[in-house]
Amino acid sequence: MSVVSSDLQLWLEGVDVRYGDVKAVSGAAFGLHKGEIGCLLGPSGCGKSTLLRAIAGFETVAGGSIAMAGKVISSPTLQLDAQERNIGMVFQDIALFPHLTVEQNIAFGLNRWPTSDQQARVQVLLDLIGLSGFETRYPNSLSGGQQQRVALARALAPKPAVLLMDEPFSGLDATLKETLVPDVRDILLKEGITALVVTHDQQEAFSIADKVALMNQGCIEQFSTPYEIYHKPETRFAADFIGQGYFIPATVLNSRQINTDLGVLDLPQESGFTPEFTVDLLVRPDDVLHDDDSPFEGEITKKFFKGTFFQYQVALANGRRLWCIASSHHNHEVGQRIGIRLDLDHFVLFPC
Ligand SMILES: Nc1ncnc2c1ncn2[C@@H]1O[C@H](COP(=O)(O)OP(=O)(O)OP(=O)(O)O)[C@@H](O)[C@H]1O
Repeated sequence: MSVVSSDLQLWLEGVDVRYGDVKAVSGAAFGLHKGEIGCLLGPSGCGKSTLLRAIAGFETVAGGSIAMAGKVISSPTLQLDAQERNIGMVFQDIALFPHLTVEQNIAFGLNRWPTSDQQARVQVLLDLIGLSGFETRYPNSLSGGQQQRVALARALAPKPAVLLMDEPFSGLDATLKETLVPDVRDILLKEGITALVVTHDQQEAFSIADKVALMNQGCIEQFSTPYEIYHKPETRFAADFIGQGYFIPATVLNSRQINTDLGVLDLPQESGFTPEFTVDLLVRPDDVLHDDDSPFEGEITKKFFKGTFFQYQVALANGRRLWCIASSHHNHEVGQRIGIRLDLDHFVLFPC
């Protein structure tokens, strides 16, 4: 088995995966340290599941390599069997064994362990997933969230080196997801396992992952922390896909100032663009605030009540429409004019 010099638990370098003539993944490269949780995020068909399946050993790679703990497990000339990769998997469709109890399900992969060790491991995991006392229950007597916790415990039981999770929350309702996703993150951190989760839901990605690999048409557009991917998107796709971002045109006045429909903005650092250059400024709804004292006004064209805040669509005099956030106390009607201002911490500019 070839060895690579890397202290990363999971390492991908230039990975290509093809289905015949279809290039499903092109040049994927990123790494996860031991205990880090990564996420493959992107729109439908961008290649997330294909890449996960290649790491699991269910697809061969046409180029590049995948390594675990410094050893290559996939390359065009080497394909370690899926069973020999020491990888655990959790799938969307849970797939617990219906005729086995909770403890038998969790112990399923431990048949080579001494019985006392199996029992001890099952107890540790039941405790970890908050289901102590459920040992003899059968899957059909558990809620969806409890079943997914048992599936997670079953995958963690043999202490795999890497855990792969393919859309593990997509079958669950929104309320359950809100509590289960952070719980699963806690469980993974307590186990200290390196994990890679596939999702198309950015809130889920941000809640569970230390690092996000944002995919588009088979390529990784950006690999960074959720904070960086949100505030410092490196490509237009990343800016657009994450956080309901949109662009407004701006003119560069000098190295530290730009002019927009909502006034002149001071940049915290030099933009790198020359004066009079036209750029696109990334704006998200929470960057545009309702402010009665602002000299800039717009007419409300759409209104959504979100509980703790309103999201308004506001049309400026020149016809441009912006999304704006206002406190839930500021209840205005469609057609009304309100003051708005830009409140940006991070300035993301792309050349037009
Ligand atoms: N078995 C296959 N044979 C041929 N093409 C495939 C096969 N599986 C996937 N593809 C194609 O490869 C590309 C990537 O598919 P993949 O399922 O990896 O995307 P995904 O990001 O996981 O999508 P989704 O979020 O919808 O599951 C798509 O264009 C898809 O049509």
